[in-house]
Amino acid sequence: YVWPSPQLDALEAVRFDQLGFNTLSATTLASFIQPCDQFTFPPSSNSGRSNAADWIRTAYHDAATHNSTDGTGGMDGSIRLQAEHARAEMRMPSLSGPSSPLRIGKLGYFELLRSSHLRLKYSGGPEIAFRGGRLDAAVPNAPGVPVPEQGLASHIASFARQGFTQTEMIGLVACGHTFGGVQHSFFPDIVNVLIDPTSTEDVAHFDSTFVTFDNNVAAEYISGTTKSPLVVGFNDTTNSDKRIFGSDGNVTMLSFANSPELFTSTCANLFARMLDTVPSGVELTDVITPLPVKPSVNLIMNGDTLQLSGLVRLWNTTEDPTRTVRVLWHDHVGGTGNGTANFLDTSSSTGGKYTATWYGFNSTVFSFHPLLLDPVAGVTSLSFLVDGNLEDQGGLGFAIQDGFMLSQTSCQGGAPVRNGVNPSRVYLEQINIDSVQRRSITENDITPPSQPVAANSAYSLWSMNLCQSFEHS
Ligand code: HEM
Repeated sequence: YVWPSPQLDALEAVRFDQLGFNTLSATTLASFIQPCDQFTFPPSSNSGRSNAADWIRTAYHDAATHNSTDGTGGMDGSIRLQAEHARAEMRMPSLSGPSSPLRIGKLGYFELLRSSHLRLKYSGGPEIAFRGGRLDAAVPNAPGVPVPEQGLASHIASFARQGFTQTEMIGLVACGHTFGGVQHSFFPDIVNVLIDPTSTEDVAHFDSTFVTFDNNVAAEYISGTTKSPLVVGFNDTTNSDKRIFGSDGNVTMLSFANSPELFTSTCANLFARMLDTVPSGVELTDVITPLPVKPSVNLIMNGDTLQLSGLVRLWNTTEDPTRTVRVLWHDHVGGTGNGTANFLDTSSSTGGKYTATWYGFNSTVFSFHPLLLDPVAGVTSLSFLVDGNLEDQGGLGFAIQDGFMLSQTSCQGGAPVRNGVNPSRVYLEQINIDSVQRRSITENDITPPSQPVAANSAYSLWSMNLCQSFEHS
C-alpha cells in the first residue's frame, strides 16, 4: 500500500513493529505473547499451559460462530462479550476479569485476536497472511462452537456451516491441536487430576511438543504413541479428535505425518482462512506487507515556525554505521530542503526473523530536534536518500498534509489552517472506548478565527478547548 494510510499504517505497525525501538510499549502485542511457551495470567512456567495455545483456541472460538449461509458470526471479537464467552460451549475463563489481557493496554479486541498470527510465528509456526478490517461486534453471535461430546456427523455439519470441508476440518483441528491440551478444571469428564509438577494446572496435552508448532500431533497419532485426551481419553464419548482424524481413513493425518512441509503449508492456509472468516458486509484489506521505508511524521506550528519531526524505519535492515540516510522535503513553491536522519535504534519482528533500523530526522536518541520549515513554503511530501539511493515510493513521494495541524500548545489553543484551504468546518475526531472495548468516535468542532486573516500570513489560527474532553477520554 501507499503511505500515508492512517489505518493501514497502524495495522502494519501492530503486525510488524513488535519488539525494540518504537513498539508502543504498553500496547505492543509481543508483550502479550512472550513467553509464548508459558502462561502469563498469572506468570507460571510449569502450569502446563501456554499463551500461544490459549489465544489460538480463543481465536478459533470467535471464528467458529460463523454461518457461511447467512453470513453471520465469525471473527468479530464477539467472544469478549459476557453473554457469549460465558456459554457452556466455551468453557474458558472470563475474558473481562481483573487479570484479563483486555484490561491491560486498552487494546481493541481484534488487535488481541490477531495476535494469534504472532503467537504462531513465535512458536515456530508459519507466517500467516495478515489482512485488516475486521470490526468488533456489538452483540453476541449465535452459539456454534463444537464440543467434544458431539458425534462426527455433527462436527462435519458444524465445520461445513463455518465454511470448511471435511478434509479441511481434519486439517484445522490438527493445526490447532499441535498446541496445548485439555485442562482438568474445565473438563473433569475428560482429564483427571494429574499430580504432575510440570503441569500444575492438570493439562493433558495433545502432543509431546505442546508449545511448538510441528506435525507431532499427526506423527504421534499415526504411530499410535499419542497420549491426546481427545484421541485416547478414558471417556470414548469425548474422543472427538479420534473420530475426526480417522474420518477419511487417516489419509489426511498420514500425509501430515509424512510431510512436515505439507502440514506447515496446509496450516498457514487454514489458519489464514479461519482468521479471515468474517461476517458478511465486513471487507478485509489486501494482505498487509511491511513497507520497506516507512516514515512516522509529526508536523506542528510553534509560534510562526513550522516544525517537522519524525522517524523513518528501514525494514529488514541491520545496524550499519556506514549507512547514510537523508530526509528531503518538498514544498509548495517547488523547493526541496534536506537534512540528516541519524540512526536511533533497532526493532525486531516475527520471532526475531526480521530486524528494522530506525532513523530520526535531525535527531539522536538523546536529543530530538525538529526540522524548522518556512510556513509560507510549507511541505507537500518527503523522500529519502539511503546511501544515495532515492526512496520515494516509486515516484509518488511520501505525501504530507500541511493544510491543518495542531499548534504546540496541547489541548487548549490553536489549530492552524493553511490559507487557501478555506474549510467550511474543522473538527477533531476523538476515539472513545466503552466498557466492552467497543470504539466510538465523537467530533469536536474547532472555532474559526473571529478576525479576517491577513492576506500575507501562511496560516490562520482556529481555536479550540479540548482539555475537558481529553481528560475524560
Ligand atoms: C471439533 C472441533 C474441536 C473440538 C471438539 C475441540 C475441543 C477442545 C477441547 C475440549 C480443548 C481443551 C480446552 C481447555 O481445557 O482449555 C481444546 C483445546 C484447544 N483447542 Fe480445540 N477443539 C476443536 C477444534 C479446534 C480448532 C479448529 C482449533 C484451532 C484451529 C483448536 C485449537 C485449540 C487449542 C490451541 C487448544 C489448547 C488450549 C490451551 O491449551 O489453552 N481447536 N479443544
